[in-house]
Amino acid sequence: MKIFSASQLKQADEITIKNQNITSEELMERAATQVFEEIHRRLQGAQLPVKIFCGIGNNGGDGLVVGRMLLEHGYQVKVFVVNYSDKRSQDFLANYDKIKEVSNNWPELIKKEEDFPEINRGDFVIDAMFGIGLNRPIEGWVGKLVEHINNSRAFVLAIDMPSGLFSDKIPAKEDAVINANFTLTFQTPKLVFFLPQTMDYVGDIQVLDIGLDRDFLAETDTALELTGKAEARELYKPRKKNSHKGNYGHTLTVGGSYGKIGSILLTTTAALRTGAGLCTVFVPKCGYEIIQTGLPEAMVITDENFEMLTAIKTDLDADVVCFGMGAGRSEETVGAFKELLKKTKKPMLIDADGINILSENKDLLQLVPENSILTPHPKELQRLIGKWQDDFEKMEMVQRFCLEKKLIVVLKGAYTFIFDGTKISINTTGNPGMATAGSGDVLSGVIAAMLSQKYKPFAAARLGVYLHGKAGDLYAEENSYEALISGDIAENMGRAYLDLFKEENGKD
Ligand SMILES: NC(=O)C1=CN([C@@H]2O[C@H](COP(=O)(O)OP(=O)(O)OC[C@H]3O[C@@H](n4cnc5c(N)ncnc54)[C@H](OP(=O)(O)O)[C@@H]3O)[C@@H](O)[C@H]2O)[C@@H](O)CC1
Ligand SMILES: [K+]
Repeated sequence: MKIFSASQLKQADEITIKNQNITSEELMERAATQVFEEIHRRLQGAQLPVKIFCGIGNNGGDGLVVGRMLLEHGYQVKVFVVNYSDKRSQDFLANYDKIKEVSNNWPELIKKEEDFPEINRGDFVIDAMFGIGLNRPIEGWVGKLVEHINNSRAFVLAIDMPSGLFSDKIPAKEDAVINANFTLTFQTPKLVFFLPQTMDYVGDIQVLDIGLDRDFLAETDTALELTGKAEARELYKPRKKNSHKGNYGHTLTVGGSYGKIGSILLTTTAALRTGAGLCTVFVPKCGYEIIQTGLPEAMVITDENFEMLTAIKTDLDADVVCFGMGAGRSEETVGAFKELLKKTKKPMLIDADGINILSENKDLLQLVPENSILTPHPKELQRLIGKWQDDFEKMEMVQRFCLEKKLIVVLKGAYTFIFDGTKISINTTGNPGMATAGSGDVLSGVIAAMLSQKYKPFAAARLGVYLHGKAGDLYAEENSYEALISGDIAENMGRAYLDLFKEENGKD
């Protein structure tokens, strides 16, 4: 799913009105009807106090339409107009008149702190103060109202965006922002829903398709894209009946050190579970028996050294080399990595200590083959590219790094972001249970196996990250977040693949 910017959405809005020959008021009615239907489906007529806070622009207009519909359906609703400006939008005004026609329960105006209503914990609050039109921080008594709503601990549903959240920048620490439990957003999720600094404001997200112009949406390019099931399915390449293990490539995983052989065992297990045709593991001598016993499906070559990597000697022409997991950063290992980089021409997968070695020896970056994939977590990324002010600057810095070095970066997090210098793909699967030792090692194996099966690097990263998260989700659904260990992610790769072709309602 593409992620459009606020200005692209405004453009889509105008083109839709023109091409579908409707008024903007009709589009608002259509959008807000969907919000109403979703609320009605969830509340099922429940008689809890609903308090709607409407701004004076089109987000407020949406709130008025929802309020009118809830009133018509017998809900216990109170609508408030948060009168932060005199510049009421036309569609707000039209709907202000309409709501007065359906009930004597007219909206109440809030103009100052004294006008704030009481909000109780059991209330259902709808936030329709600001949407994508917010262009400066919320100030004064309106900011206090946001605090008042947040402090009430009532359930808060935000229309389009939680008020106070910008679509293109991070609010300052002191800025007032609604803490929503649930956000019903129009047509496309907004980028800030996925950034570490802002994701906690939005709660659960649901995207409502409000029927904006199909051609415009299809033809308009966005740098940002969400990878969900539909996209993952599209990326997936089915296997031919007439194939052999050579078709799925030979993966060479290189890593491990004394006490850290488990990490490379996890990586290689994951690579085989993801479909790598053949796997060879290169480890220090201490890893030989561990790998041979733990993973009989893999072949093992050892370093001359017992404890660490010192020279990666193999004449194997692997389809993909995956380096880093548990390797350590000893001088000898840095030297061994440098030689490995020199002789590797195909895109590699570099993780963990591989990334740390690159951060400490930046001159090695020029030896990394084009289109290689680096999979840092935020701290590793910072060591590699330097500090950033906020998530927007971070994204720019990563894109610049990817362009300059011709690399792909998989930035691991609650939402994993994949950068290739021009595009950014945001992954939708995964869960807090995956914040556990070794889940990054498993991811490396999964992505390496995708490369080995001849997926193009950006697609390999996208599909690999998606399936890795999905495997974790499927396991956690039955066993809890807490009990999940990274080996479970590898074990569940099969279910993640099968799930690609399951419909949401359980039918195939
Ligand atoms: N495109 C779509 O897909 C559809 C969009 N729809 C809906 O429209 C919403 C966008 O509506 P919108 O453009 O009227 O802006 P909105 O967020 O209501 O703000 C209102 C005005 O407030 C002002 N203002 C800004 N910051 C301020 C501040 N801190 N303190 C005080 N004032 C401030 C600023 O005006 P300014 O004062 O800058 O002139 C701004 O214009 C969108 O989120 C969705 O809900 C649907 O109905 C149909 C399909
Ligand atoms: K809102």
